[in-house]
Amino acid sequence: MTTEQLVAQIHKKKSFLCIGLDVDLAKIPEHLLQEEDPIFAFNKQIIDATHHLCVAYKPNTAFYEAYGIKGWMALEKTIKYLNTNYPEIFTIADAKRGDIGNTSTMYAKAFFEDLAFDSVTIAPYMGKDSVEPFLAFKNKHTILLALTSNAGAFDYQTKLVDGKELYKQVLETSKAYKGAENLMYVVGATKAEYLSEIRQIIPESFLLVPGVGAQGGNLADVCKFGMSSNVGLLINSSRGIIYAGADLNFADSAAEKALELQQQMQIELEKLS
Ligand SMILES: O=c1ccn([C@@H]2O[C@H](COP(=O)(O)O)[C@@H](O)[C@H]2O)c(=O)[nH]1
Repeated sequence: MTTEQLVAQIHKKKSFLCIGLDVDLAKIPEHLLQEEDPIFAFNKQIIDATHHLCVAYKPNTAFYEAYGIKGWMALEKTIKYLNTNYPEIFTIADAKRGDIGNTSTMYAKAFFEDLAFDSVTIAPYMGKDSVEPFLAFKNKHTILLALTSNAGAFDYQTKLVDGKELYKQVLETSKAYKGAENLMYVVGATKAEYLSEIRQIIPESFLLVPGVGAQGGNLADVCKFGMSSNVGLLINSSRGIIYAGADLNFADSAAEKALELQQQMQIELEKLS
């Protein structure tokens, strides 16, 4: 999917919501455990109930890898279900990969070709030659970790390197990578006060913003400081939506939570026009 198509979907649905599909078998409704593939059964119902309220889904691969081959098969079924039934949805594999060049190419093939995700999250730590193999894929997006939502972000990301915070170095140097037009960045909702300065470095790039909901980030603050002229935001909520209810009506409860966020987003989008 191109960035223009993503922006068009945002305006059509009046939403820049990304729903995180972080499936934990200990948290899903008990009746689903009788299904042949409980993870996929859960995802399918969540997706069917919420797809009109969001523009993206983000399975975090850890939640699938944790269940071995069955988990990976559930991930494959989930992405196939999305691509077949809701091709207008932007898909994110939250896998946080990145390695030496030939290995990065294999990761890119796995997520962009085999699984056919639109994007994948990448750790920038190994530098240019670990990121550019992902950028070589046409109309696929590489989402670099810049300033993450967790407390440990302050261990390295805000430390000065050559007189500048490391996360700013990541933003500035990556802008010059080959294929940088398909770069997006992760910035945590819990770091909203950094967004004005981030926007000075990357005024129009899309930001994937996790940390609203369970981690306490505030949607209004993220929009105030992080929205660009083309919206430039995908705000993620995982647990806050998918575990809103634990009974037979869990998908309706998820849709109610998603609607609350979508309605706030609609108000923010109206301010832009
Ligand atoms: O800085 C980051 C990068 C990634 N994440 C991931 O996003 C979701 C957040 O889930 P919630 O349940 O809405 O808190 C999860 O998959 C994280 O691994 C992040 O939180 N922060």
